[in-house]
Amino acid sequence: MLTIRNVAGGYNGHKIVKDLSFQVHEGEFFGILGPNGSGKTTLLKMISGILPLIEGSIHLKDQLLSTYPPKELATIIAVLPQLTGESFSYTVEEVVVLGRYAHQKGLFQSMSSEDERIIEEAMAQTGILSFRHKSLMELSGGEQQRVFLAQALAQQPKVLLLDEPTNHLDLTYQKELLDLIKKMTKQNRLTVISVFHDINLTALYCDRLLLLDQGELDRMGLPNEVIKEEMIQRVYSTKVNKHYHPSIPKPQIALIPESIPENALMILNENYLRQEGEYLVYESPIPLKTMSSAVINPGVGWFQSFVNRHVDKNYNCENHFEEMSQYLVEKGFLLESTVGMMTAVKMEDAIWKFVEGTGFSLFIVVTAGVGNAVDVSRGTDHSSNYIPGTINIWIFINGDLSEEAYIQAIATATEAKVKSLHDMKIMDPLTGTIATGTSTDSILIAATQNGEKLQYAGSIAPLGQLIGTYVYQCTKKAIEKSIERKSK
Ligand SMILES: Nc1ncnc2c1ncn2[C@@H]1O[C@H](COP(=O)(O)OP(=O)(O)OP(=O)(O)O)[C@@H](O)[C@H]1O
Repeated sequence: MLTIRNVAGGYNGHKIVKDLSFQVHEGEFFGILGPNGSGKTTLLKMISGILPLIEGSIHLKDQLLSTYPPKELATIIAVLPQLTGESFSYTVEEVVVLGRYAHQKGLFQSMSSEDERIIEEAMAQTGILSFRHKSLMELSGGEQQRVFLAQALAQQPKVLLLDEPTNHLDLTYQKELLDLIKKMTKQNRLTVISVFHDINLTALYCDRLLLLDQGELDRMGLPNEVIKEEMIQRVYSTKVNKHYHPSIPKPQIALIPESIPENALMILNENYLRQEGEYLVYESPIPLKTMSSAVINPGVGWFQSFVNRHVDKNYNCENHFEEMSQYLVEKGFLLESTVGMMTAVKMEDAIWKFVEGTGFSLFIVVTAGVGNAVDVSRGTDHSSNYIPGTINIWIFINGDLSEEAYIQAIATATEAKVKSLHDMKIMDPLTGTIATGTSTDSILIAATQNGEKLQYAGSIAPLGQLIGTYVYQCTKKAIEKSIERKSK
């Protein structure tokens, strides 16, 4: 649809944008990113034809952009400008009607019923029908933005140019506006080129991105190719983390505020562990980055309280999530910051151990009951009823774990647990074979994310070595204690 070749442009002969070449295809949502002053708006002005090129060429549908008569160009390209403070005394509807101007024909230009239908549709799509008779001045910034979008849509363009379209819009309208534009790229083959400041929104909606740095192309490609930690850090000179959106395969960027060290001398050890009747609680002075398979707050998050609660083996587990939530609230825990697990094991039989490595340390807590031990390779022989009576492993780490290390820590701890069951010849009562765990085991890795960077936690990495050795020992001791209690 658009071919930009070796263009340079700027003001008073001074080049702001330099030697840029790229193509934008029909129906594509193309995003332009870059720091303040990198030339994004200047580039957009060059594509819209407002700013003459100093060098290079822009072709729109195989024809040189500069050769289009202005009125014809206005039927093809619509521009949604960056919203400024200025508003005029037009009504909303009048502003939208202006969008049809380029399409009106003949000497006595007047609106056809088709024009009217298109205007109504544009106002309906942008949700502005209810204030069509209001003056633009009476509207909020977000409402004005939607009016200008309606004007651009009324133009029925083939190409829509947007300069920070979500400026002034609240979360709902950001999503609605971009959903609408995205739908139009898919259904109407509308080509959209948009300048963004919000890298995360750009990643969610754009098919391809161009990253500008000081007027030059730094990188162009799919969101995943452009939104890379090191690239964003270099171009924006700001420390960021890249992660993935929790429910769709798109990269996202998180800012890292300058950290003010808190509790730098704090060490996660047994000082923060206590037993309160039927539950064991670990209360960390700082939130810990946690990965767990707990009942309450499983998955990845930052939590401060960790509860392992004994329940009777006849506990009615049907609504265990709600029951456990209520239990924690009754005990005074804040659900938002608490991870909760259950077990039929008595808390008196918990085993814990603090161990130090070079530059890091860990505190392990294990409760283990093997009443419902299962040989994982014979899992299909078992019914899938939930029976409490589990091996719950907690590993608190004083260190800064990579994502890889979290997953490896889980694998290493699991291997250690399996090995302890194996060496103790714990049997799956149903199959008569050696068990590898119980049917409802849970695991938790929680780290301060301060101090030593711990990249790996596999069985022979320094962190993995300690996890392997001491989870094995703790699990064995915990099983012995629980068997001893049962035999009494
Ligand atoms: N009309 C103008 N006359 C002279 N210089 C200008 C003009 N408009 C912009 N510039 C300069 O061109 C450079 C790039 O500006 P531009 O608006 O294209 O950047 P941008 O990437 O869109 O920035 P922002 O993210 O702040 O909106 C800036 O240094 C700016 O001062």
